[in-house]
Amino acid sequence: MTQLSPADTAKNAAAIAAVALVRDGMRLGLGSGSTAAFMVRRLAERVEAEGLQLRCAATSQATADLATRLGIRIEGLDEIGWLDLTLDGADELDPDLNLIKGGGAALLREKIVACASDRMVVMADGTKVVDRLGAFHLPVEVIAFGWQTTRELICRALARLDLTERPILLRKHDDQPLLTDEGNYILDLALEAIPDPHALSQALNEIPGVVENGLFLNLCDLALIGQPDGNVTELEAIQEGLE
Ligand SMILES: O=C(CO)[C@H](O)[C@H](O)COP(=O)(O)O
Repeated sequence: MTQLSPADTAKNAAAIAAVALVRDGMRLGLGSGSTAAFMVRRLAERVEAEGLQLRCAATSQATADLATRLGIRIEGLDEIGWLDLTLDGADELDPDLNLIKGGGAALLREKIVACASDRMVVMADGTKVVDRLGAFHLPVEVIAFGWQTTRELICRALARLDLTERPILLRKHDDQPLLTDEGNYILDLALEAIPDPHALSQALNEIPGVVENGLFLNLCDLALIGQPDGNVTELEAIQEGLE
């Protein structure tokens, strides 16, 4: 077996801990990105070794392809309906387990799948844990039609939240606008810090050309944080309203 780098050891450790939560008969959401890929590989090992009967929906074509290749059957979300558990990665997470996602351009399906799950568990390495969200550019999925107008409307919405002069970058692939699985564009917002994620998320989603933004607020129940030495720590969401 090839030796993993310290960063990959951390991701793999988090992924293994996440897959340990899977029980026979579960309906699962499978996330996207490199940490999620470790999770899919580990899940495939368990499916083969234990004969687990699972129903799985994927958050991206890349994850669907990997899972299928490894012998995990992927179904459409609407065929399964509600999910028991979604396992996904994140680009940033704060102490309240609010997230930035979409570094892999899969935020739209990821959010739909997370919202359709009883429980969302995030797997990440320690570099993703921050005091305040926003150093990672916030991805926003927009309709291609009129995207420059949408960008201008985002700029104005940011100004109303005192986030002026923040670059908004069209994500590219091979010098062309990157297309998401849904055929949309991604705008990356270089915000530095997000003082009020709820206000920002609401303001962005009120703009007609915006399909969805990469802020995942009050969605994550548990984060499994892998370390380069292979240890994993758990961060749980604090339930609002509890004494
Ligand atoms: O949101 C995502 C894809 O849209 C990923 O979960 C996020 O980018 C983390 O990826 P990685 O595990 O490769 O660091």
